[in-house]
Amino acid sequence: MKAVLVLNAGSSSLKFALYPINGELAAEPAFSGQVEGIGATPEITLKTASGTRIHEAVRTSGSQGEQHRDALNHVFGLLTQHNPDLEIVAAGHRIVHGGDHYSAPTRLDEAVLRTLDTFVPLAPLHQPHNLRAVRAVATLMPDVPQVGCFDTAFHRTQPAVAQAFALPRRISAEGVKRYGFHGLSYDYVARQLPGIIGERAQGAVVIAHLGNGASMCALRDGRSVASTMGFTAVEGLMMGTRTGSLDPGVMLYLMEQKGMDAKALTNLLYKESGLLGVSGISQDMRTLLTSDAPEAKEAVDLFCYRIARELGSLAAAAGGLDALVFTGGIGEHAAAVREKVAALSAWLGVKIDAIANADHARRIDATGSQVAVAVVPTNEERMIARYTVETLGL
Ligand SMILES: Nc1ncnc2c1ncn2[C@@H]1O[C@H](COP(=O)(O)OP(=O)(O)O)[C@@H](O)[C@H]1O
Ligand SMILES: CC(=O)OP(=O)(O)O
Ligand SMILES: [Mg+2]
Repeated sequence: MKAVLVLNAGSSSLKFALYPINGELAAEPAFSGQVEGIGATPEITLKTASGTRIHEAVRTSGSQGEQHRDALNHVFGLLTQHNPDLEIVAAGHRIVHGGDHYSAPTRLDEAVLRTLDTFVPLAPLHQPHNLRAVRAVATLMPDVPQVGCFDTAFHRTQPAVAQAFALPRRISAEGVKRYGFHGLSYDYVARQLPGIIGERAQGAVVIAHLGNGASMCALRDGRSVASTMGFTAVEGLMMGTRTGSLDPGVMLYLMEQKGMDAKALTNLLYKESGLLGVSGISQDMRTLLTSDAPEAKEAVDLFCYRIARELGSLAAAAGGLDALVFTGGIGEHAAAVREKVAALSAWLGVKIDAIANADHARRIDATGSQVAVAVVPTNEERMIARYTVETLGL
């Protein structure tokens, strides 16, 4: 089987897929799966061409980085074990940060990788794992061409005002600006929308990508006009372990009064905060939604409140609100989160249907809702496969 290999390393997950290519790219992968729970107890779920589902633990321990590396090796083992006639013709990767350099999918070589290495401090939970996967493929299959697909690229259509920080020009000129992330997900979901909400897809749309990392994007005519994430993937919404937007004065206070250095602050902002920090229980939304602890409820309430606050801001950027769309692990599966966000957004004309919401239906707006509300499962892997084929002219 000739196939395009897709690797998508998220902060808590490693998703992978083999898309057969025989003249044209298959619509569905022949083999796919994901390692979830990286940073805690990683488990792999995979689906083979015959439809068999396999679920097993990934043997690993140690830091998030070590767990990502073990997860990748485990995936490589399974690829060959389950696909004896496999011929990988190209590999496509999600690369979280493309900085000012890359605004479109790009063929990867050592020079490009060295530039991408410089963005590691801007995406410490992602970039190292993304680049490790590229180098692992280069070592294992040196002749296979590789393409990087950037989370930041989709947002390059934003007006300058949406990308600007109120910083002195000399700092902005160095590329310190708002980039936005989860672009592959927004790209995929935006392409599905006309089939789900019709003409409204061209209007003022806000997509909420709620996973372990979470952000929202305002679109007009299917293109990004604003997003909650900025220079790094820590701005904006509260996330699994990330703070989201924080008064910068808090950081000055922690440095000056508590003696915290950059490393300690990085840990605090990226790994110890968010749902995990506020609940003191877990970063996993499933665990929090089934917990009776008041701290779990407080964490979920804050998560939803922040989404509703940002929705107001993004509606301002988009010039209205014709549609609200939920995606990502939480957006697709947590009906309780969608319900709370909708209740807080009633003033914008958002009204959802309780039964459709509980069923995770594609359309969940109630009759009479001024805003179309949709649940669209994202598929970053499909987007990566497509971009890889287009970039290489396969
Ligand atoms: N059935 C579910 N109900 C509630 N939350 C869920 C469900 N399934 C997954 N999630 C949540 O989705 C999040 C992971 O989302 P995902 O988009 O896969 O993560 P990543 O950002 O690592 O790609 C976790 O918080 C997980 O608890
Ligand atoms: C950019 C980002 O936060 O990605 P993820 O949701 O996969 O962690
Ligand atoms: Mg993700």
